[in-house]
Amino acid sequence: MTAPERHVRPPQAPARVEDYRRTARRRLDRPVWDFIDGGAESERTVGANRRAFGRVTLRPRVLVDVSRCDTGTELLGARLDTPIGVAPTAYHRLVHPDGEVATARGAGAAGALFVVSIYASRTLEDIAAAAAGPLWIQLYWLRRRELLAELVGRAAAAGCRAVVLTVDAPRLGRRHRDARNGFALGPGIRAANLDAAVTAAAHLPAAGRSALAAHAAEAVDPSVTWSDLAWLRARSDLPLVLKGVLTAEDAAAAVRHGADAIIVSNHGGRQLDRASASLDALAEVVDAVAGACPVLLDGGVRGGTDTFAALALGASAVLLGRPVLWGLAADGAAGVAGVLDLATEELAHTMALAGRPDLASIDRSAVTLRAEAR
Ligand SMILES: Cc1cc2nc3c(=O)[nH]c(=O)nc-3n(C[C@H](O)[C@H](O)[C@H](O)COP(=O)(O)O)c2cc1C
Ligand SMILES: CCCCC(=O)C(=O)O
Repeated sequence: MTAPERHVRPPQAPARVEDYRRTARRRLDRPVWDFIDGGAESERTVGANRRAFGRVTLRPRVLVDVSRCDTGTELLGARLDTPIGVAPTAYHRLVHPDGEVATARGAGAAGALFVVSIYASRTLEDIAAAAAGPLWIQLYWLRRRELLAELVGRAAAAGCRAVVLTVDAPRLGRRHRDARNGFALGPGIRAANLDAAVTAAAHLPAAGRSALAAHAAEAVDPSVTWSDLAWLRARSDLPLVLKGVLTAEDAAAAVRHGADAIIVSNHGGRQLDRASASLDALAEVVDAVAGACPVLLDGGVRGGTDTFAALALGASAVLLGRPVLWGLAADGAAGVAGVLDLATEELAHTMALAGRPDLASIDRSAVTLRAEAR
């Protein structure tokens, strides 16, 4: 007698970016998961970033030749296979032993931009050696400015193509999960590109508070203003990108001060709670910039249709924060490439069904903004 035939399900490849989230959550210790997943205070802005995409509906055009859909683009002189890049996030070794070196490999495999955090847990030189795609370096304005000068010099020598200054974090947001967990860095994970003294406080656990917040209060200069940008400009020839702009007023100021690009961002809802959703702020920033420089967006982007919506509303590219860490935690470099490739494939698919075969054809007429999210 032969055994009845049974359908054996093959192991499931992730079908959506969110599938990596589940795997990462299973793999990571609770305090690390909370650090990644959490936001400031009520975490309303974390949710608002996602909900804003629910207000966008697409206006497809038909009988367009979509036999080839090209997701390629150029940003500050660099060719990219995809407008979906990696947002700067701190301490990748929290989720994978190879840290940012694996992230660089994954981003390179996907032909994507990788913005390396000032708090990278691998050296810039090791990251650059592993990178096949463009790198930008992100800075916070440290009180010890000489470290910034040194870092931008090293970044240029390592081949970074832009400096990103994050401007929405004069102090760290109140992240209740991290405070509750007394979150602190273990001894094996450190900011590999900074003098150890600068981040010493990030390693000192204390009940009821985040050691990272304590570190930021000590190390980050909250007095920096627009006029200080000239100091940074004088120390680097690299294009200067401002990350964390949410208003037309600041977008206009950024252009006046010669920003080479702007990233519309509320830091993934981790800084000012109740700040506008990134997607909601995009149109006013794009209007104020009026083509003077590229505008990027991060916050809540989880796939190809989200990306399509942001591009239609005027973004030149989008960055993924948490999803890249999910991919890295789940499967190292392959997981990072998996997340970026999946989102890029979804984008190409949306472009085909919406009748927009290249990024230039994804314009404002491709979307309608509804009052209510669906
Ligand atoms: C764990 C974590 C660490 C982060 N570290 C940094 C950082 O070092 N520098 C920075 O400018 N932004 C940092 N961010 C913010 C991201 O660059 C980005 O703005 C945000 O994650 C985008 O939202 P998303 O996570 O919904 O994609 C961090 C975000 C997360 C989740
Ligand atoms: C002091 C580390 C800050 C990293 C960061 O920007 C974040 O967690 O959002």
